[in-house]
Amino acid sequence: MFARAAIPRQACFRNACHFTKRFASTKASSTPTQSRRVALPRFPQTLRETLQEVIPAKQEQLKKLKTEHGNAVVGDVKVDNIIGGMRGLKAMLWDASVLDPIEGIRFHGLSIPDCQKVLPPAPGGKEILPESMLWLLLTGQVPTPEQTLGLSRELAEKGELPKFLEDLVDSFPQTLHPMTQLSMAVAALNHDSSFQAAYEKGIKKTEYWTHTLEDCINLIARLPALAARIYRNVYKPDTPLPTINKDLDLVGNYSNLLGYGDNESLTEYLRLYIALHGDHEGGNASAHTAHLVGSTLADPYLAYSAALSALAGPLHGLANQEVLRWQMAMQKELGSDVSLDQIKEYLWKTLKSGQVVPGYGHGVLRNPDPRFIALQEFCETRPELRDSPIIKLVQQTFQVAPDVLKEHGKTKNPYPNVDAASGCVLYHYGLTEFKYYTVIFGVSRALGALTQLVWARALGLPLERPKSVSIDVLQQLVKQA
Ligand SMILES: CC(=O)SCCNC(=O)CCNC(=O)[C@H](O)C(C)(C)COP(=O)(O)OP(=O)(O)OC[C@H]1O[C@@H](n2cnc3c(N)ncnc32)[C@H](O)[C@@H]1OP(=O)(O)O
Ligand SMILES: O=C([O-])CC(=O)C(=O)O
Repeated sequence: MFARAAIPRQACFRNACHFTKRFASTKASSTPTQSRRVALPRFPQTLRETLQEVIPAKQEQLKKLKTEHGNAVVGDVKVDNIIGGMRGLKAMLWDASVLDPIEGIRFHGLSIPDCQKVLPPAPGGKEILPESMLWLLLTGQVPTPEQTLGLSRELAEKGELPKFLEDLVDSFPQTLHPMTQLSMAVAALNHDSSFQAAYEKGIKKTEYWTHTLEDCINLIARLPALAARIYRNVYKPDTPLPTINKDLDLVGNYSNLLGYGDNESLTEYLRLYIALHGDHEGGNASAHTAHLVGSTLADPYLAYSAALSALAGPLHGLANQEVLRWQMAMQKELGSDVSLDQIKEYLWKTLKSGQVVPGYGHGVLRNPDPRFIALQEFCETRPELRDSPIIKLVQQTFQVAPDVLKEHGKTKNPYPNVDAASGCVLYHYGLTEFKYYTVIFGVSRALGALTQLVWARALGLPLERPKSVSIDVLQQLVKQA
């Protein structure tokens, strides 16, 4: 597959070089050691070589910040922050992405449209390859197509599941939610954790990140086979599962294992979906959970298993399943040809029954989620999606829901988040088992959450342990203030 070099990749390569140079020159000015290193670029550098090069500069930057400004005040804590789920509190370090309430997510400074321009797609494809997003998240640099290709191959080579895990997954009852299966199986993969084995032997702190990286790459590599096995067992028992094709990218293999390998549109959609859901700064529930659990030096498998449990909550990742369930119930009640007024009424009915409108609102965003916009734009590029009843319903809902939610007056953000759009394209292409949708999100979120684990170990970040207060203590603090 990768033998077919395509024109978009060459265009991308030019952009990639531009961005790599821009990033490299910024870093070159940080320390003399670093500038010596970037002056001698060796192409194609591997992911590990690139990380070895960028980590010392970041370590130095953080050390300097702590030494020179450790006592600087960058915000204050209100009673509302403590009671209100720490919303708005700047309280954790996360380098790979930053979320602006209006503009949305930026990955190492690159917006979604920037990423769509510069991150290498699959040969012959247009959408961002999750491997190139992973490279950007981990290193802060845009990979060349050759580097992306190398990473794809490494992931494919490491993609098969150990036999004990296949047996474990095959023993789960079909009725067990796919997310529970995923979380349990990911935890069990720590059987082969390089970090855990090395820690037991007794390694230096400076060596933590390399073993963590090995576990993270192995886990990301195995997620497609694991997630596809869960799908097969729950929805298509007795269907044979193909083996990993070493010439395919991560999502090419995932799509193939799911049984959709011949659907290029769905495969491209999955590439975009998985690249875009990869990271959403550090405070979201799944990423934060991985960070918290990882800060105990639990290995990446345990940390990510915990993150998946957080993702499985309906206010977080499970919302993409809930959106589909809610839109299908609307379609069942109102029929497929509905008016905007009918949708408004249905929205009010949902709100009056005390339920949330799934796919709307956000803990940080105060504008339509740019990931939602990017997925909508994907739909506009495919004629078959323009006429899809379920996609039309999502778009019609977007036309009226913000005003209804504004009038309802509770949510701080009446606009759609990514979950409002993500499931309907899967549904259109025949992947209709919506209880499975959050598993796809789980394959994706590993990119960002595991990146952070590598960096937390490289930077020597400590055990996370915030101070809690009781209601009485909080009242005393208010009096003293
Ligand atoms: C990938 C992701 O995780 S994106 C988020 C996916 N989740 C969803 O789509 C579920 C629906 N949305 C929600 O429940 C919320 O908007 C959340 C959980 C995403 C954010 O929660 P918060 O930051 O607490 O939102 P906010 O401060 O606006 O909440 C204020 C009130 O509005 C309500 N509200 C928020 N969003 C909605 C909504 N979509 N429908 C109805 N009510 C809502 C809250 O429940 C809360 O009510 P309360 O005062 O009775 O407790
Ligand atoms: O940022 C959040 O809190 C939720 C979200 O959109 C994500 O994790 O992708």
